[in-house]
Amino acid sequence: MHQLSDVRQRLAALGAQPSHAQRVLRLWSNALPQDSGKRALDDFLPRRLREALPGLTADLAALAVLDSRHDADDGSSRLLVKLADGQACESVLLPRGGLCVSSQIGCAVGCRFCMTGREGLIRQIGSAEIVAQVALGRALRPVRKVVFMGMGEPAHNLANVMDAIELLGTAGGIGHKSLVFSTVGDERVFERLPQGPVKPALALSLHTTREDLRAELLPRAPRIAPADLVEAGDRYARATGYPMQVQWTLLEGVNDSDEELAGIERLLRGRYAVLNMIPYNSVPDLPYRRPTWEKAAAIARHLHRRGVLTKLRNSAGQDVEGGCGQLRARAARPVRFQPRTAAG
Ligand SMILES: C[S@@+](CC[C@H](N)C(=O)[O-])C[C@H]1O[C@@H](n2cnc3c(N)ncnc32)[C@H](O)[C@@H]1O
Ligand code: SF4
Repeated sequence: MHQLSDVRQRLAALGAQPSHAQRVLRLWSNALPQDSGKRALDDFLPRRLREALPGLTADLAALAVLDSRHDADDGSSRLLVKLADGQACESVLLPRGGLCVSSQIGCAVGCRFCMTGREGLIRQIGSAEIVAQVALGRALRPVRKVVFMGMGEPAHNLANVMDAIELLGTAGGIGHKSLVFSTVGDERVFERLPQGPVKPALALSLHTTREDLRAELLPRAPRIAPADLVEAGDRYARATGYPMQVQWTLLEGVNDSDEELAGIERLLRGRYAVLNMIPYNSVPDLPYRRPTWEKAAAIARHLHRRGVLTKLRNSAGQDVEGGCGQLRARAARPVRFQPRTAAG
């Protein structure tokens, strides 16, 4: 039952009308106890469904189970989540009501600096398993924002991710721009995202403005020129009314050169975009280093002065067991630079 379609089929087999099904899905995805909706359930659900509900709820709760939890000083909390077949993925509860979820076990893109990319793709995470990560997070803390920045490339599991996003943006009660689809960029994403009833915000993992370097760092990402990626992201951002987030994992001596800064200015100035600079979090046995905080701050200040709205993510709390520091980076509090001249 790891897809939402399985859950819906089971509800339909129990005689649930679409509105009943939506009600049950709302209780589940909001992690509301069954009795919090008791009156509504009693009033509206057919008896057969009411009787089956405890069993169904138990099955939904078993989709994603908390295996371990590691709290960090910055208020984030990394959750190791066990799925029903024994596979494990990560979710991170972020400060201020955010939750970072995984879309795949492993990832086929193989970015050179990413822990997840090292193991290749193991399996897709089902749409119900994605919503179950949110329900699990909500059982621990309120969640108002969901970012797809955990394990996996959402573009490679597009149907499941969009199914989950559409449920979270409706029954799940999460604002559309608080659902953040993070991707290395893929034509299918730019086609699919504008079509749905729930349009998530877009985070584009760019990392470099140089086509050759991007092919080296993100070996199995689609070969789309950085300028074309930014153009497509900008179009989507203007259509939705919320800015594109451009993700830049800052690697010392790799993508922090003057040439790159000039490239960023050329690509992003005047765009409806925010540049998120995230100093690299170390992964065991990889040769990369993060620049000093002073250097990263100087880069962000420079770009800001040149009209590129830049946020430097403070990556405190990257001391995570298992080397999954990249997830911690999402917990970071953005450091803003003055004057705040928004690009565009
Ligand atoms: C883990 S990916 C998942 C979403 C999607 N696959 C993507 O790349 O956008 C989320 C973000 O984490 C970043 N990231 C991966 N490894 C990192 C590391 N070692 N340090 C800092 N950020 C990292 C990626 O570059 C990406 O922007
Ligand atoms: S950064 Fe994203 S796309 Fe790249 S390997 Fe990691 S999860 Fe996959």
